[in-house]
Amino acid sequence: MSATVLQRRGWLRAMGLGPGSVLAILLLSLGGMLGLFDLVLSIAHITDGVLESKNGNTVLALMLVFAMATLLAAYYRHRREALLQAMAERLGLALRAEALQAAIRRAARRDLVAGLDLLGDVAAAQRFVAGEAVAGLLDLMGAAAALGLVFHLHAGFGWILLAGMGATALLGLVLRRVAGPAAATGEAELAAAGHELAGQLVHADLVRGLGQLPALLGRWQRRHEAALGLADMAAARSDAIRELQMLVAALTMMGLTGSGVLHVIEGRGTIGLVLGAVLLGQFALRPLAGLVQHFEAWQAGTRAWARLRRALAEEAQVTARPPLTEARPGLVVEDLGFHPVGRDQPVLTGLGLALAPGEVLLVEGGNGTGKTTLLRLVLGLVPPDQGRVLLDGQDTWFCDRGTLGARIGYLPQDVQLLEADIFTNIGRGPGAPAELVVAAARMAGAHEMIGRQPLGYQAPAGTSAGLSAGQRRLVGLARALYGMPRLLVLDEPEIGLDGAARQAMRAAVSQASAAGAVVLVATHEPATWADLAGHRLRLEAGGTFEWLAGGPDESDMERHRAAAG
Ligand SMILES: Nc1ncnc2c1ncn2[C@@H]1O[C@H](COP(=O)(O)OP(=O)(O)OP(=O)(O)O)[C@@H](O)[C@H]1O
Repeated sequence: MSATVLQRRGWLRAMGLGPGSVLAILLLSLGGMLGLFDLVLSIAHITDGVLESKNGNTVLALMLVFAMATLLAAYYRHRREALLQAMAERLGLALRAEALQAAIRRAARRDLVAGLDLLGDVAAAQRFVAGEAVAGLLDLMGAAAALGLVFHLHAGFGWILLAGMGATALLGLVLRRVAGPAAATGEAELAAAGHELAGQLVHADLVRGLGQLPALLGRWQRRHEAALGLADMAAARSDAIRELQMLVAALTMMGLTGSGVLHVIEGRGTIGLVLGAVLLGQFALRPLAGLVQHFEAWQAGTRAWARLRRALAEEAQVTARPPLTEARPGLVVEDLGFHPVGRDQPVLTGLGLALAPGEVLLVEGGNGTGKTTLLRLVLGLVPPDQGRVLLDGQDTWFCDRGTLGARIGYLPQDVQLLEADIFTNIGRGPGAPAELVVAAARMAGAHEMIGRQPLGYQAPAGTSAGLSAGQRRLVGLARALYGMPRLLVLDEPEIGLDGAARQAMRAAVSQASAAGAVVLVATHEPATWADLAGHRLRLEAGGTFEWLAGGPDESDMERHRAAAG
């Protein structure tokens, strides 16, 4: 298992925090407050002196100094916030690449929402680090120091303040209990409803063409309102507790002032002492009160952080395994099984096969019998529940995608082209050698069609581009053939192609096979491909299958098992 960036570097290092920066943040947090405390104590002493000397100028000077000290404290806070902001940005940089990888994996496992949530969680973790919640937590150090000073001034004041702080902390815990779960569910539901609505953009033609927008909006509104109901309930509870917290703060201040006045009347203390205790009391209560006030940010941040850590740790378990040198070359599928959660029947059970380089397998079967699922298992896009798939000895699930991806050609049933030009799509990214791109396009029978585009290879190919469905398929085939893959997987490739394009596709398959690629074709039209295929597998509902031609040579599979272990 390879460690996540958080495990490798630790979360402090991931935020670019060395001992020096931690110290700087602590000092900036403490520095601002301790400076103020010192001044508060001086004010207390001087006030008593002024009351005796009755010198108004001293009071004015004091107020001026206090204002300056407050400004200085604000400057410290500003510096600290800038530091926290920089940390948040570094954290985002460190996590984004891993989170994106994990999100893509999840989306490939048909869990698009979890993938989107993961990216949202990176942003939420960043907001959390840079926001009020972490700053409030840091200020708690200052609060403890202020409480200590109040105890130092007078133990009675200290106990009153401690009671106020304790009650505030207790309210925080109650808030977590009564509002936390509803807020969490509301937040998740709001996000899911938003994702659902945003997801419909992909189906713009359908939504507009069939006039489905009102129905979609209605459905979204119902989900959204239900989620808002939960969020409102949590907010109402939070508001009530916040009111209580403000009452506790007022009572604490009243307690300090009242008992202070009594002390003064009884001659056991001075006005300066009371002033000092009340000012320090306010400093001590503020951070705890802030944690209650910013409870939602605190909760959302910790939840996002926990989800992110869990997801990245889960993804870190999918690490590249070294290829088995003893395994036979080509494609080996061992005892493959897939049973999605929540379904009565498996999609596939106990499939074994071995295809040498150059061999072609046709995968047949009715709708929903698992053809696409088998291809996606072979490609390592979904983890098998049982068994494994080896391409030239490399496990296709536990692999380095960068390396394996370059050896694979895949034309999905629903052709997906990136929002880029044709050249970039075929070359699988910018900067591909032009001769390889053109060779792939020629092999796919797409070169002339591309030449007829106004911008040729530079013509845009994404969803918003003007390519027809068949033209998109040809570009997709050229991308699959780019770099002459070791494994070529075509999912119902003939759909929407005219006679000439089908001929070109057949020729491409036989050329790839002659060059040593293992080829898998899922099809509803076996007659188109049968003469090219040495093996024909028919999938049945419920995970069973039948070999119509070829199939695994049992003694061969046995030899492979013995060698590969
Ligand atoms: N991750 C998954 N979770 C739940 N169900 C899944 C998952 N992957 C596949 N299935 C189910 O497996 C079944 C087989 O789907 P698949 O797309 O493989 O069929 P197919 O043979 O390619 O169908 P068609 O010929 O219509 O394209 C479907 O009912 C699908 O819902």
